[in-house]
Amino acid sequence: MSLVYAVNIKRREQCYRTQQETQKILSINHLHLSKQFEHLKIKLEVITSATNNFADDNCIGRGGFGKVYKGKLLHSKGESIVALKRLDPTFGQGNPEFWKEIIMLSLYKHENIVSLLGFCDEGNEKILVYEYASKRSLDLYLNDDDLTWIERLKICIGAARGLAYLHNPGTIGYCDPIYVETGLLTKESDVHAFGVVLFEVLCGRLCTINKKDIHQPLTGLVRRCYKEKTINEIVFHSIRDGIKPKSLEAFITIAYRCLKRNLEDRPLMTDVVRTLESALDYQVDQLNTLSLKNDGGPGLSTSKPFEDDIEAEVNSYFHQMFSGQLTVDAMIQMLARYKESSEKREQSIFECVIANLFEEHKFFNKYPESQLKAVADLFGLLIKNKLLTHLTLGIALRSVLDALRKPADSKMFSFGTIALEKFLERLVEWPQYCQHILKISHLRDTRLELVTFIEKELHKIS
Ligand SMILES: Nc1ncnc2c1ncn2[C@@H]1O[C@H](COP(=O)(O)OP(=O)(O)OP(=O)(O)O)[C@@H](O)[C@H]1O
Repeated sequence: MSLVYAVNIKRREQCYRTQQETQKILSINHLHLSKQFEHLKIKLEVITSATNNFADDNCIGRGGFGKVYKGKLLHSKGESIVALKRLDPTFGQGNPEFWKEIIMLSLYKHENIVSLLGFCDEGNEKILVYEYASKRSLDLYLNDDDLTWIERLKICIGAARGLAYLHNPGTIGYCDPIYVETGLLTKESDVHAFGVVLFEVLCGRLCTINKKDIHQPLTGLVRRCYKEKTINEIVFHSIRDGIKPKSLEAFITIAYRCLKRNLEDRPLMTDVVRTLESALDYQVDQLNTLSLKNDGGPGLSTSKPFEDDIEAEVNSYFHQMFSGQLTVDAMIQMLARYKESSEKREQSIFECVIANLFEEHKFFNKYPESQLKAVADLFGLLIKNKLLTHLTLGIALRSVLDALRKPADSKMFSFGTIALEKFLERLVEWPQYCQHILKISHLRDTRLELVTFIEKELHKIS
């Protein structure tokens, strides 16, 4: 359901261009574009037959382009159910928007953006053919009592990722100066529109009002409540009590920044994605977050691609640590400095070390003993020194637990015990986690002192 939204919010605010600008784009690009996207063309007769000549029964919605129909037809990728948007010139969105949609969606594909399967440009008809999003549009679910806060956050994250993707390779990659000049691709207005969507999701209602509607327009209401610190009162009733305060705070802060009147004050979509991910992270218990990830959930991956020089520097630190030139303690001190550094490069090095460590985790059982000890110490000390937070902490704790569950004579068990010894003093912070550890019978059999220590610590807080 986020798919339809992710794409459509782009258009909502783009009513500011002048007639002149539109004409300029049209005259220069039309023929050229038509040839370039020849392979996506679908004949009008195919479309009229699929929609039973645009029968009302097949109409599934209406938006800024005009009516949307459902139908089954053969396109470049085979036969499937599709959504067809029939451009209605009287609606205001014309040729440039039509071509922009074709250009953007055929060049840039992303799992959170609905795919364009083809188009028709014959006579007076302009029709866009999309994959059919079986869950339709997010607005249908806004005031659904069953849509939980976590589900809402995941939808927002998916849509934000799609939009962030379009903002990065999309506009830079194609970079038609005419589009950029005329403001047809304005990232900041997308961000504003996305902020509105975020508040719609939070408040369980659309931003707009119609004559019958008793609501005030959402943005005005949000601004007032934000200033008066009463946003809680407009949060949708079914989710209000379940949202953890930090999750709500992260969500509102970023959503409100999207609505800033000053364009420069609005965040980049990549910041929006990151903050929404932390909002989810605050909401979900860390170990649960992990199991979602393992279940092929929403892809809460912590690893990001890093520049080659960052990777090279990080590799050299690992190399030095494994060869003994750099002690694990020195590595930890350096990482603690880098984590808090105001320099972006140093922060990236910190993130890259953590990402590499997690990626390497599956190969630890192949490591020679001395290297395995070094990474186990590093793991344990990262946890002890609070250098991992939220999701990464959850992943590290889970890795240690999984390792402890391996047979007592295995390399991974030894990795688990070495790491655990390093952060024993923090264990009481996670009583549930302790219970999982205490259930490992071979740990009791082989390392009774660790088990006794944990039991005593738990006893103190009970
Ligand atoms: N790919 C699709 N799959 C399923 N339903 C769709 C699809 N695209 C659109 N729809 C349905 O048609 C409706 C209208 O969609 P459309 O994208 O034209 O406009 P919108 O999202 O309401 O806003 P706007 O065009 O003004 O940005 C949607 O609300 C949705 O219910």
